[in-house]
Amino acid sequence: MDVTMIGLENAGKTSLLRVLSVRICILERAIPYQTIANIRAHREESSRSSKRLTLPDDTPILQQAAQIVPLFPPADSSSSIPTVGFNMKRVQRGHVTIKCWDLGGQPRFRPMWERYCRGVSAIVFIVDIADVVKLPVAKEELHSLMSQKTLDGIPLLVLGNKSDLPNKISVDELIDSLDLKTIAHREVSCYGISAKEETNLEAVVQWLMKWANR
Ligand SMILES: Nc1nc2c(ncn2[C@@H]2O[C@H](COP(=O)(O)OP(=O)(O)OP(=O)(O)O)[C@@H](O)[C@H]2O)c(=O)[nH]1
Ligand SMILES: [Mg+2]
Repeated sequence: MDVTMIGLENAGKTSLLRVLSVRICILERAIPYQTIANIRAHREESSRSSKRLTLPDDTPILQQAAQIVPLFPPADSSSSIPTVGFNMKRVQRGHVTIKCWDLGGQPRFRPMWERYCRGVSAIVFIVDIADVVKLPVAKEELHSLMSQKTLDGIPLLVLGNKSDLPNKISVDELIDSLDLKTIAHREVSCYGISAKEETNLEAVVQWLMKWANR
C-alpha cells in the first residue's frame, strides 16, 4: 500500500512519519528488554565509528528502543529540518506494508504533489491547526490538488496537527476553514492529532489499515 503525506511547510509531516513508523514497528516487533544492553554497547561503538544501527526499514533501532525504555531519547525528537524533495519510509504491520511518501511542503515542492499522489491508496493532508494565517493557502492547495482528475476516488485523510498548542482551532473549525464538505469523488475523514505528544495516532493507524485491507 502506498500513502502520500502532503501539506504546507512546517505542518509536521516528517515528525508524524517519524512517530508513526516507530509506533507501527513497535506494535509488531518490540525490541526485547535484554537487547537494550546490546544497543547501549553498539551505540558506544557506533559513536566511535560514526555508523548507525538500523532495522531493515531504516528506522534507527535506538529511536525504537527509546520508545520502550527512555534511555536514549532521539536527538532530533523535538525539531525537524524542512524536507527537501521527499522522504520515503516503509512500515509494516502484520501482512500489510505501508510505503509512506513524505513530500516537502514549501511552495517550490508543491507542483510535484500531484505526481506523487497518482495511484496511491490514500492521501494524508496535514495542517498546522495553530497557524490560522496559513489556513487559506492550505485550503487553496488542497482544493487545487483534489480537483485533479488523476486523483479522483483516492481517499483523503486530513489531519489537524499540533493539537497540543493552546491557540489551536477545533476539528469542526478546521473542516469549515478548509471547506472539506465540498470535496467530492472520494471519502474524506478529518482528525485532530499531535505528533509531538503522540495524541490520537492509533486512529490514524486504523484509518490507514482500513484502506490497506481493501
Ligand atoms: N507543538 C508541536 N510541534 C510540532 C508537532 N509536530 C511537529 N511539530 C514541530 O513543527 C516543526 C515542523 O515539523 P516538520 O515535521 O519538519 O514539518 P514538515 O511538514 O515536514 O515541514 P516541511 O518538510 O518543510 O514540509 C518542527 O519544529 C516540529 O518539531 C506537534 O504535534 N506539536
Ligand atoms: Mg518535512
